[in-house]
Amino acid sequence: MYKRVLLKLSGEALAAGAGFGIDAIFIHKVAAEIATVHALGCQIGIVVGGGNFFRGVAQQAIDMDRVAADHMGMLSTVINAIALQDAIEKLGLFCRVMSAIEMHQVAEPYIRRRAMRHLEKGRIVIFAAGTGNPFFSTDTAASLRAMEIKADILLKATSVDGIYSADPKKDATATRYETITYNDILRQDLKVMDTTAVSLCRDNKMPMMVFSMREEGNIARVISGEKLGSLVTA
Ligand SMILES: Nc1ncnc2c1ncn2[C@@H]1O[C@H](COP(=O)(O)OP(=O)(O)OP(=O)(O)O)[C@@H](O)[C@H]1O
Ligand SMILES: O=c1ccn([C@@H]2O[C@H](COP(=O)(O)O)[C@@H](O)[C@H]2O)c(=O)[nH]1
Repeated sequence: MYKRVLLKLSGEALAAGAGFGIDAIFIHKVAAEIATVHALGCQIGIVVGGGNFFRGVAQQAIDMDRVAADHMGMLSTVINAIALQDAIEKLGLFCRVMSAIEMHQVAEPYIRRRAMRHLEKGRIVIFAAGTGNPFFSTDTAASLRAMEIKADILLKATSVDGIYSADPKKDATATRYETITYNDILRQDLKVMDTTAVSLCRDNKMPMMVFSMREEGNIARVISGEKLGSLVTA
């Protein structure tokens, strides 16, 4: 089993069947899976996306200034982080939200050394507000935080069950890779993750796994060391 992981949770997947917002039953299931592996001694940092509320590049932001839209996107990740913290704490675990955008009344500011201390003390840390900068994504934030906390692996839990030769939601003939290299993702321009996130992992030799969080038990399985979805290596 991994000793320390960075788990990237898809915001979009938190909406479950509803397509928007947070599915209350689903988020409690996710929290329970996290609690299961935490009980086995794994240190867990989480970056949560915001696609269930707002994305800077979404159609509804087409007439907006990109920076303003990205600020809205980052704030949407804070909503998800607070909801997840609440669900985790309901299970009796200690959990801290650290925000890359300062909002003292709501969350701690992100300070790397403090994050490390929380993890060492067995607290689950949720990194909110992405990188704090517009023009980035929460996948890039996940790559960055994975490196900063010296995670063993970056685990991307999303709405598809791995990396395909094309977007499986648009192309029924797409085939899934069990393993793939960073360079092949970049060369084939596969959109499962943005290029900044992929190249950051490649340049810093951070292994990455992409798997579906829609199937119950997958988060616990993957953190326990089971190989699901697609593994990305150098
Ligand atoms: N080659 C591909 N293989 C797998 N998925 C792909 C591929 N190309 C595009 N996708 C799409 O990538 C999406 C997953 O990444 P995306 O960044 O959009 O969402 P997320 O990170 O899971 O959600 P959020 O942004 O809400 O956190 C899936 O919805 C899938 O349809
Ligand atoms: O570092 C970051 C992270 C995110 N954003 C904005 O937030 C939304 C939601 O994040 P997803 O990764 O799409 O879930 C994103 O579309 C950006 O608009 C950001 O600006 N900087």
